[in-house]
Amino acid sequence: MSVLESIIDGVREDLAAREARLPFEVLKEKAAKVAPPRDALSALRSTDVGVIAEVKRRSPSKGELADISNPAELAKDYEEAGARVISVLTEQRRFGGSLADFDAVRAAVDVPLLRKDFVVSPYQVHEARLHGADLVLLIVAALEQNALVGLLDRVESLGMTALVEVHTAEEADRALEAGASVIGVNARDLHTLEVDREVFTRIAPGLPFDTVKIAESGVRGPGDLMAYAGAGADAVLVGEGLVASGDPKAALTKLVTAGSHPACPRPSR
Ligand SMILES: O=P(O)(O)OC[C@@H](O)[C@@H](O)c1c[nH]c2ccccc12
Repeated sequence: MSVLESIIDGVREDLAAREARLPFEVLKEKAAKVAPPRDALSALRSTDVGVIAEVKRRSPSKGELADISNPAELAKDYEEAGARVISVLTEQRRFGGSLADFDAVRAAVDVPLLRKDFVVSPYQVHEARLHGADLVLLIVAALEQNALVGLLDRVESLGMTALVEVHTAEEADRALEAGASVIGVNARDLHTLEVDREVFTRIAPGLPFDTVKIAESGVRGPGDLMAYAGAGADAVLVGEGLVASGDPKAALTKLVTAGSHPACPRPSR
């Protein structure tokens, strides 16, 4: 079994437990009463190269990344440093995340929030909305095509934005066919967990010019952001490079400054 498959097994088990506590129909009704989502698409389509800053406690490849005692404080630092979007991991078993982390961040900041999880069921989409999410991650490698299409439509029908994650040109084709307007190219292979920044450089030029392109993983500093920008990134998604830096606010400020510097290549559209 691949890492991805075993993560999803755990996600399905945890999901079944939540569904037993709060039935889908009740969840849907509650989620419909939440304040409408923020316009994440416009936030991502800026002329500067933006940063999606992630609240990430641990990872399957590196183990513990940072002791985040107060995710709300971290998120406030991210917001003040100019994060375009904040991503919050809610997967518990491998990433140490939770919906409680998500709630704490939601209460603390006003920027659009991405629910970062392994979404395999409509339940998780409405659940994201109930907790105030504006974007939901959908991982192509984790989904059959019809499931991808169904989940993407559901995310959009609730007014949220889907960040559709790919790792190969074939997956990018599937994402486009499903109707994705925001595509994240993950430099980390979710089967082997290896990082190869060239993956973005290979795939991004093949995407339509009006697709919002996000480079995910492996950003350690401004140099990596500039390289991704040169290959056509609208934004970069950064976890470890911030949380494990010792000073996430300063690390993010450096990235945001680089992304708005006149010398930084801009996406053309
Ligand atoms: O910590 P990094 O290398 O900056 O990576 C962040 C982000 O790309 C990574 O957390 C990620 C990308 N896709 C995912 C899917 C599930 C869990 C995590 C991820």
